[in-house]
Amino acid sequence: MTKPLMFEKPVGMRDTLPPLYDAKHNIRSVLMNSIVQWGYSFLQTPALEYYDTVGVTSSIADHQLFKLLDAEGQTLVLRPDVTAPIARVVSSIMKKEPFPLRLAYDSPVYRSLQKEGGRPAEFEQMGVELIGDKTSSADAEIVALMIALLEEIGLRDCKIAIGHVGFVDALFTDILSKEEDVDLLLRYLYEKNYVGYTHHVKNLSLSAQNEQRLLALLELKGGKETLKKAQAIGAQNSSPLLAEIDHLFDVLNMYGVQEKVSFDFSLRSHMSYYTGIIFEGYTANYGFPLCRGGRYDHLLQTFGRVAKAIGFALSIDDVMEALPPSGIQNKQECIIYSPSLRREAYEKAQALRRNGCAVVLQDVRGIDEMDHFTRRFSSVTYMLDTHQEGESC
Ligand SMILES: N[C@@H](Cc1c[nH]c[nH+]1)C(=O)O
Repeated sequence: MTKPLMFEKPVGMRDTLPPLYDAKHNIRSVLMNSIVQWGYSFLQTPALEYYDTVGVTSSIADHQLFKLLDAEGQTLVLRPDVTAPIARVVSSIMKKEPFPLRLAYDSPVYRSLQKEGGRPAEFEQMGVELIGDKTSSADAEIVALMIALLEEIGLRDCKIAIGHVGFVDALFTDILSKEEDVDLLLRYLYEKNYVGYTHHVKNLSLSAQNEQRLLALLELKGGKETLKKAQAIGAQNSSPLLAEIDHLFDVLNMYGVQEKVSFDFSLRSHMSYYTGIIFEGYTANYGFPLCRGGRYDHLLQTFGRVAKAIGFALSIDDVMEALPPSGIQNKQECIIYSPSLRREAYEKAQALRRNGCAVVLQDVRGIDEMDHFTRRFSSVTYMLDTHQEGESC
């Protein structure tokens, strides 16, 4: 007996049906246009990469990687991130290209998730990387582009939170001696589990002052005044990075986006390649970040080309969820014809298509249920021969 076909999909995998696919397609083309207008060039990298290169450098936790073996027994991974593959390309095939490079991508990425998590394990990212430019102008361009893209697709109330991995590192190095405490507190920060963080800090045997400094980290959120509070926490060697952020804020003023930006020094990413500022973009009424990014000044070096870089990725799926329902209507027209009028019907369809219309050309004999079928279209033209001449289907 043959086994029944399986209709289930692997955990975290989704089908995208026509209405959502169309809506995504529209958003994607708006975003791509803007990215190209800012001078970025799109490229594509493969879905499969070697575990030893991209798998390791992408800094996604091992248990989240989809792994498989190639015919030679080498371990491959389904691309868990696109920043690391781009670092690979820029350090190899593009190694003669002078810096800075402005590159962009639109690709699905794969991260296996816990069953209960309910988040997709395959999701689409559109991102940009500005490689080989260490200036604060590059940082500001990336943040401003991120805001411009969110605004372009109608998310005018977007807000960007900016932090710096160096600040948290400096504070933790000052206070914590055990690596496991550092790891746990970092995890609480990137999971935004502030209750867990506070609880753990209170259970460490620290001086009252150090406990207060670690707890104060969670309050370091807001406008420019936050920089002074961060300074007051007194993490060693953090003055230059606070000055860097202060300067970035001034440069962002030039782009007119200052009011969209605030600081959050407790911000942390699960991706360990970040070395400087990191940021996340939000919109009201949607609880997940729509985009994330940051500076990663050492990643390219692991592929053999020294270059400082910064970039971000927008999660197309989160953007779609955050946007109000598009109300996209089906703009297809339909011509229903009898076989004797096929040529005329085809000519009419082609004329409409040349004018930019989407046209379904349908033999009347192939329709299951006329009413149901025609409801899909914005308009229907019937080209029917009243005395059917009985051509077989
Ligand atoms: N690759 C990062 C986003 C990013 C792009 N460039 C820098 N950071 C992510 O998947 O979250």
